Amino acid sequence: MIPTPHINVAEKGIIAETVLLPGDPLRAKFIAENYLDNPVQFNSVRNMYGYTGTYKGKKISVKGTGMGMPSIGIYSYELIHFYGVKNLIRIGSCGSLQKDVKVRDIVVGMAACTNSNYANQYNLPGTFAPVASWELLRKAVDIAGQKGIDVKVGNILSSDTFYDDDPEDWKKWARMGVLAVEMEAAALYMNAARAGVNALCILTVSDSLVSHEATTSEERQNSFTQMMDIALELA
Ligand SMILES: O=P(O)(O)O[C@H]1O[C@H](CO)[C@@H](O)[C@H]1O
Ligand SMILES: O=c1cc[nH]c(=O)[nH]1
Repeated sequence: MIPTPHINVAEKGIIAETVLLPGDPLRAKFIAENYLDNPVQFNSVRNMYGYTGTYKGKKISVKGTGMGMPSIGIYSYELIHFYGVKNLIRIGSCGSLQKDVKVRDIVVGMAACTNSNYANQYNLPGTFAPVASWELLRKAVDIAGQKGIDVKVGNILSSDTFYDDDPEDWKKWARMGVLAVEMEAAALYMNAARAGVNALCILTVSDSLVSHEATTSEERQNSFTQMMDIALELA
């Protein structure tokens, strides 16, 4: 079934096997315009822009996913099952839950806790632990090391809520050593696990729930380039 309901591409090969997935479609546009050679826009359905180009000679795509697990669930499912995507690398923003994880630091999600019921669809006789692809994780950490970029690797939280009824709730996750909160990685990791493909989530800290420091929305859209430098090398 291509084109799919949410990606208007009629041929499989137009989308690369490795796709970078920012939540913000304008971050996808920024990456295509500033990093890719010969970028071609392949999707504009719902303004959830997608582009394919080359980076250092290797074919790579970048596509917005929107916010939240239902949204990345749809896009990652269609990319995997209809377009043959094998490596899905989320590049997002997150809120720090720890004092030593500072604004603009890079966090790599080794695993993703969640308060979502996304795993319910699998009818498992227990609780699933969504984890990153070891190969992508190892490669990303190696690339960061070669580039002299410090990354914090650990557990993250994928939350269904940005505005929590109890504004102190995050402290319970912080007590369990969770580094940062975002809203998509757990669903991405589950879709990838179910399909036997690779996923990784690389984040830049946009704000701190601990110190209340925050970046601007413009900075979230157009900067955070170290995270992009690492992700692009994964193609
Ligand atoms: O910057 P992105 O990738 O959208 O990620 C984070 O930002 C959004 C909330 O502002 C959520 O999607 C969250 O996961
Ligand atoms: O989901 C998110 C993303 C950035 N900052 C947060 O506090 N939460």
